[in-house]
Amino acid sequence: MSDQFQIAGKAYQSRLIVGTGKYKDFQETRAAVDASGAEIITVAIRRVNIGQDASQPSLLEYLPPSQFTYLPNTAGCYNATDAVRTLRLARELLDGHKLVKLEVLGDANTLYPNVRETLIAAETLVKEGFDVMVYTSDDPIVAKELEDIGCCAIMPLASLIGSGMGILNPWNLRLIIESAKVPVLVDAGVGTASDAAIAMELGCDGILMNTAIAGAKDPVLMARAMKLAVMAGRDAFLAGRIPRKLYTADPSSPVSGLIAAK
Ligand SMILES: CC(=O)[C@@H](O)[C@H](O)COP(=O)(O)O
Repeated sequence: MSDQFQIAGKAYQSRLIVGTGKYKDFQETRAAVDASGAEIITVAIRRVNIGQDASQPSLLEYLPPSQFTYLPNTAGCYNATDAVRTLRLARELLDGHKLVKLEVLGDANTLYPNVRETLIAAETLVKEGFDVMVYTSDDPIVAKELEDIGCCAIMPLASLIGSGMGILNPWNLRLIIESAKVPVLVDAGVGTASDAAIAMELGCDGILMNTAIAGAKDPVLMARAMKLAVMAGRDAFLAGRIPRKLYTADPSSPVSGLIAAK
């Protein structure tokens, strides 16, 4: 059965996108990315060196763009102007690269998206030819507006960035998934593998995560767990779960034709 995951016209095997921040060093980043099976990696242009500082080691040496699809992101941007400027810089550093993750934050306390600024930035970036994957709230109306603007993927938070609180509002995610015609990925808040599986079982097309892997005691092992959870959740979604029942039992074996007890 073909079950293609496509972003901006390109097919990927892995539905897991991983961040590259919060690791001990670039070697650990590479090991975790390999264990996760991710093909798309996101990079905070304001925080991670991909050539902005020629005197420092660059992530590009450890995760070459020939092997991974880069997804430059605007972590640390609090308004549309900064976010657009940051992604234009990323495009220069990565030779005209178009696929980007837009995140415009509301405040440093919650890192919740500033939806008004996100919409403004998304409009500009789409007009400039970027393929925009957008971090947003789990508001289905805003998600639709971002899709109408032309974003190539909608990425609602599961819970606050870095909180590891898992999926707080599965019902809103369902509303977004049901109406979207572009891929929907949960971005932010995943804490452990079961969160990832639940998001995929809900029908998310993929997941973007960072902290749950990078902050685990053993990031490489957690990366593998996330890879398996995303695959298991996707299979369970496609397989179609049994309907939920009231709290009543249903024997697993046939009830007719029983051998009579003596
Ligand atoms: C790496 C990145 O883009 C984060 O801003 C993203 O939102 C992930 O959040 P978690 O760290 O909670 O997975």
